[in-house]
Amino acid sequence: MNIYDVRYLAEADEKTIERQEITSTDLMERAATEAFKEIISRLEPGPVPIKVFAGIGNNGGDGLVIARLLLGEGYNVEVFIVDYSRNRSKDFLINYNKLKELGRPWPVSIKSEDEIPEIAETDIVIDAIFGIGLNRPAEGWVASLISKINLSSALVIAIDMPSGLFADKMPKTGHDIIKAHLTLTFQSPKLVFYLPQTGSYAGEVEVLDIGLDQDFLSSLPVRAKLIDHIQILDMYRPRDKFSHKGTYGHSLIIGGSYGKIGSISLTARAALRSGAGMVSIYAPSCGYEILQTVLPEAMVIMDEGDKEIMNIKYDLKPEVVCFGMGAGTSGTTTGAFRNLLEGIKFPMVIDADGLNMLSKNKEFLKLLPPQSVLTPHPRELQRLIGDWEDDLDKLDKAMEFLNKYSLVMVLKDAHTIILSGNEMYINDTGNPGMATAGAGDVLAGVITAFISQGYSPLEAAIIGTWLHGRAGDLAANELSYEGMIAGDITNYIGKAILELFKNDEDSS
Ligand SMILES: NC(=O)C1=CN([C@@H]2O[C@H](COP(=O)(O)OP(=O)(O)OC[C@H]3O[C@@H](n4cnc5c(N)ncnc54)[C@H](OP(=O)(O)O)[C@@H]3O)[C@@H](O)[C@H]2O)[C@@H](O)CC1
Ligand SMILES: Nc1ncnc2c1ncn2[C@@H]1O[C@H](COP(=O)(O)OP(=O)(O)O)[C@@H](O)[C@H]1O
Ligand SMILES: [K+]
Repeated sequence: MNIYDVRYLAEADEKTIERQEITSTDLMERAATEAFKEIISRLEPGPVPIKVFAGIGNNGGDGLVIARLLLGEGYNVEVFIVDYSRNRSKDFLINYNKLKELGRPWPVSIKSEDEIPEIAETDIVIDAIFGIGLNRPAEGWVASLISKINLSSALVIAIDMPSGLFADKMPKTGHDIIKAHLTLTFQSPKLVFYLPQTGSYAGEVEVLDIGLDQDFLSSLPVRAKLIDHIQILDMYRPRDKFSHKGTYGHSLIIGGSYGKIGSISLTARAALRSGAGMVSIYAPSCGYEILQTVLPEAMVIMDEGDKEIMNIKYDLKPEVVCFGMGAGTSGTTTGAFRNLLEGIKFPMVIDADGLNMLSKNKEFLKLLPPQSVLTPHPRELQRLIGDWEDDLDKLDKAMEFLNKYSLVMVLKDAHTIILSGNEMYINDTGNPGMATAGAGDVLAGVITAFISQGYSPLEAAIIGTWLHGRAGDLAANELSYEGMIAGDITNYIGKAILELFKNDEDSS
């Protein structure tokens, strides 16, 4: 699903009105009706008090339409106009009058702090104060209202955007922003919903198709893509009946040190479970018996070092090499990594201590084969690219970095973001149960396996990240967030792949 800059969405709005020969009021009715349908699909009809807070722009107009439709269905609705300005939009006014025509209850206007109503824990709040038109932080009594809604423990449903959140820039500390449980957003998800700094304001995000002109939308520059099940299915290549293990490539996993042999076994096992034809592990010799015992499907090659890698030598021809998990960053291992980099001409996967070595030895970056995949978590990224001001600045700096060295970056987080060239892909699978040691080692193995099967490094990063998250979701369904461990993610990769072929909306 495409994510567009919001300024283009406003243009899409105008083009739709022109091309579909409708009025802006019709479009508002259409958008708000979609939101209304989503709301009632989640609510039992009944006496639960619904408080709609409507601003005076078009976001407020949406709120008024939703209130009118809910009242028509017999819901218990109170409408509060958040009267922060006299500049009421045309469609706000049209819908204000339509609401008044219904008779009581009359919308209540709020113009100051003491007019803010009590909000009970049992209320449902519909937040239609500001949408994509927010152009400065909320202040004064409007900020107090936002803060009061947040403190109320009521269920909060934001329309289009949580009010107070900018669609295209990061808030500063101290800004009051609605913390929604659910955000019903129109036509295109907004990038800020997926960034760690701002994502928690949106809560669960539901994107509502409001029928904006598709031709115009497809002519727009895409800011990012939210990876979905369909995209993964499109990328997936079925296996050939007459294939053999050589068809799906040989993955070489290099890493481990005394006390950290488990990390490479996690990576190698995940690679095997993700379709790699053959997997070899290269490790210090203290790992030999452990690895041969826990993973009989993998071949094991020993380094001359007992507790750490000293000098990487092998005489096989892998399709892909994954380096770094549990390797440590001693001078000797760093030297071995440098020699490895000098000898490899095809894209690699670099994780964990491999990334830390790159950070400490920036001259190694020039040795990385183009299109190599780097998989940093935020701290590893910070060591690689330095500090950033905010999450948007982080993305800009990461892009500049990867383009300088022609790399693919997998920025691991609650929503992992994959960057390549000027393209950005956002992952929407996964859960907090995956915040468990070794989950990243598993991801490195999944991505490695897809490269070994002939997928491009970018495709492997996208499909691998999505499946890893989906497998994590399936593991959590069976085991709980707390009860799952990294190896469980690996155990569910097969099911996550099978699920791709089910015609099941829930798996998207
Ligand atoms: N495009 C689409 O696809 C569709 C969009 N639709 C809906 O339209 C929404 C966008 O509506 P919008 O442009 O009228 O802006 P909105 O968010 O209501 O706020 C603007 C008002 O807020 C004001 N203002 C701003 N910041 C402020 C502050 N801190 N404190 C106080 N005031 C502040 C600003 O005032 P001014 O800057 O003029 O002082 C202006 O009056 C969009 O989110 C969606 O819900 C659908 O109906 C149809 C399809
Ligand atoms: N809250 C979360 N929601 C979704 N995915 C998560 C969450 N926390 C962690 N993950 C995923 O788990 C993996 C953790 O990787 P990493 O931090 O490298 O762990 P480790 O170093 O222990 O292997 C990443 O793929 C990350 O996206
Ligand atoms: K809103």
